[in-house]
Amino acid sequence: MSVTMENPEFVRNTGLFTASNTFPLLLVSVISLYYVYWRISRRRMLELAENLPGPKGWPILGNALEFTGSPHEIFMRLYQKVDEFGRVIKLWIGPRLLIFLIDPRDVEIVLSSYVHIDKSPEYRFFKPWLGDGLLISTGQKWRAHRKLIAPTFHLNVLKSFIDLFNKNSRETVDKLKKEVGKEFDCHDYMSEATVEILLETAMGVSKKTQDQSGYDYAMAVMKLCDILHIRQTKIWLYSDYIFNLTKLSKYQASLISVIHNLTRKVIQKKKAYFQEGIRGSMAEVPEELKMQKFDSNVPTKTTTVEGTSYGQSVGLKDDLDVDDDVGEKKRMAFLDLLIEASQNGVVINDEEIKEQVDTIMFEGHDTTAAGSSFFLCQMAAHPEIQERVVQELNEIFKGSDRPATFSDTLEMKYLERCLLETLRLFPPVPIIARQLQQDVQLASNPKFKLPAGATIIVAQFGVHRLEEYYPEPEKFNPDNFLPQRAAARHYYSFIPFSAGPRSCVGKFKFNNSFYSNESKSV
Ligand code: HEM
Repeated sequence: MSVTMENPEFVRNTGLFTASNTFPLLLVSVISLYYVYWRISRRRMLELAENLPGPKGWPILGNALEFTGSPHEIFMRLYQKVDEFGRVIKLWIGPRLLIFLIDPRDVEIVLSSYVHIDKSPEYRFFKPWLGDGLLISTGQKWRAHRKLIAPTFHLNVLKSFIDLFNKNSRETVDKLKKEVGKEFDCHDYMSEATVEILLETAMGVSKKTQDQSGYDYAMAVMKLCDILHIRQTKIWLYSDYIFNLTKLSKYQASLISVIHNLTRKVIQKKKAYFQEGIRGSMAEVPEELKMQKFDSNVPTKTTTVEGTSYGQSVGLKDDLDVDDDVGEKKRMAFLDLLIEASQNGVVINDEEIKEQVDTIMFEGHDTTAAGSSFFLCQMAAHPEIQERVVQELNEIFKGSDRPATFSDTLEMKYLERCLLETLRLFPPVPIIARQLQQDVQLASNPKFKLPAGATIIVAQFGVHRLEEYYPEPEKFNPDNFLPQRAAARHYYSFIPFSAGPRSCVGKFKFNNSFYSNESKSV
């Protein structure tokens, strides 16, 4: 008998094509074919990516192994790549191309654009929680809702909340008194305070009428964010199918239920007030804390304040959808406006209100809680700077225990510089991601073009540590925000709130010039 493949006897006896070994062969062929197809269809992306610096990857896996360990380990490992590869770094996670940018000139091209406003696919993990809220939505829906919501965070609206800011701050200080002399986690207190302030201001309901504490809500958000970070960094959990088989998925569902429970009740309550014809916040402020008693000359129009460092560094690139001439108009608070807008059902419906309430409750408290906690830690770590802050406050209040007025805040110039320096060193949102729809030529190097389809990661954490903008970048130095220094810097070298059309709607606002240069609207 001849030993050939044509001989069926041989094939049967050797078992060459049994079901068990046909499958791997087929699988290898399918993967190879897919790989060839993928390379051809992505030829342009691969060619452009080839020119970009970055660590060498493995076949198929790319640099996926860089994404092992805890989110913190991954973050620091990636950040260290800047020393090796510079300010543009590419990484492949399997077929996905990630490009990290930290040069303000390159960052400006991406963030100031009206084209590159789509979030990266990882933001979809937020969907079960935030739906299609402002943070993740895109296209016409994002534009319409952004236009509706951005003015509800105008400075004139925020000024109307000053009594509530005072009341909640005092309550927080009272709670902190029991920790005097002890070691404790200030983030727990800041989270509770920021949730409660949002409830009483933007949402317009009294925290006392909630059957769930701000603390429970904030803790559920914190744990949920941990799960989302795990998903973002473990590529095998990208698939909903696999994720839904894990225990994390059930835990996520229980946390979302706690979170949605609060937001659903907030909306119910606010709608009930609305039907009774009641507008504005229902939170009560004790008589002795009402600001009008102390500040009869409350400016209704924002004024440019000399020495307010961030205000001095304004640029032309932002757009908070605020027209100059609406500065004097009566503006409505967030949830009041949304419910009113939903009455005609054109711009926003009930489901969309819920998504936006979830989004603002999250974006508004998590970032400010992190920012104020980092600030307190910096004050503890730098007692001499803390002393100067206290001295400035003493000069303003002259020993009085009266509540702070809006005008007072304009005098807190050193404190403001400390806050900005905290946001530089510890940006509460350390990276933001966009999905490119078109190729982008970078400004920092004419040889570098970013291909459409890539995920761009703007790493504020790295941008804020560039030595040419911040000498001794690791040092906490509030003088980095002296007006003349801030004005001389590239606008995109300080972007804790992102920048451009998709920047934060709740961003730091102190003076009118901050808006006045913003010309475009979405
Ligand atoms: C220290 C405080 C804050 C920081 C550092 C911060 C930072 C940011 C950043 C970096 C983004 C862009 C995210 C991205 O592109 O993925 C963003 C977006 C956003 N922030 Fe903030 N934020 C802060 C406070 C707030 C507050 C107080 C609110 C509302 C009450 C708010 C509401 C939003 C919303 C709705 C978006 C999405 C905007 C859009 O996509 O159109 N943020 N924030």
